[in-house]
Amino acid sequence: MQSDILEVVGLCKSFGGVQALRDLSFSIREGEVLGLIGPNGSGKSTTVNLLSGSLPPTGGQIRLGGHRVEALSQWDRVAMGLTRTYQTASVFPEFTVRQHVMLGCEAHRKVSPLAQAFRLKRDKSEEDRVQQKVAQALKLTGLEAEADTVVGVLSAAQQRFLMIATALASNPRVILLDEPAAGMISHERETLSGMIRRIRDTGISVLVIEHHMALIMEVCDRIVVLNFGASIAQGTPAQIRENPAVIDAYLGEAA
Ligand SMILES: Nc1ncnc2c1ncn2[C@@H]1O[C@H](COP(=O)(O)OP(=O)(O)OP(=O)(O)O)[C@@H](O)[C@H]1O
Repeated sequence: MQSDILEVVGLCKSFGGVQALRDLSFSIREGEVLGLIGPNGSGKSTTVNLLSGSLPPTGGQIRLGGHRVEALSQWDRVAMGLTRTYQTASVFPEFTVRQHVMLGCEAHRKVSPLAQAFRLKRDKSEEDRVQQKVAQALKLTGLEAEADTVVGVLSAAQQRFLMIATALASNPRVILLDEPAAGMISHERETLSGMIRRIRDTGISVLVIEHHMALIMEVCDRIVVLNFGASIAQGTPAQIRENPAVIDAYLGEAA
């Protein structure tokens, strides 16, 4: 039985009078892909924003490897192994792919990313470690052949893969993917599915928010379903697909 790497306990978030999350609890096991699905406005992005430290919770706990992190900064969480990607690809277009991925290594070291991207003050063993990490991230995301390509000329899907590669270079134990398939066409989604499975197979846990149900059902080991900020079901894809409350709240419209 795998142990839990990330535990969410009684998480709450209010925006003024809007209760975006209500007493949400779930956990992610080591080396599993967990899907987070639900209708628009059900609280998926808010959950990722609270887990990553982009927003503070109103209440509840977030534990990474048994340590409470809900009061820590986003950078401290990255250094502890909790990283994320964003819904919109946000990249530095003038960097090469390799330089861009290196930024992720620096996020882990908590050193000025821009200074380190231009290779200031790295000793030989540190340089080797960075190159190894970058090579692994490029391999996992299928971007090896593009290592020396300028980011600005990549396709939209490749830029999304680059965000994943950059996040992987921070040496995560858990990676949060916020709508990674947005705007992708069929063969790009297939590439993404394979990538998510390869990441999982290295022992990294993956939380995926996604509206594309075929991708979620194919790639996830377990799924948490949100509705109005609360969990209405948790289980395997087969269990979720058959759950009447989920069909009623979401899958009826998404399928
Ligand atoms: N910064 C904010 N200020 C006020 N209300 C917010 C804010 N962010 C989210 N909300 C509200 O919180 C609720 C949950 O929103 P959230 O974006 O987390 O949902 P979601 O499931 O990610 O939706 P979508 O699938 O459309 O991205 C919604 O009612 C939303 O309007």
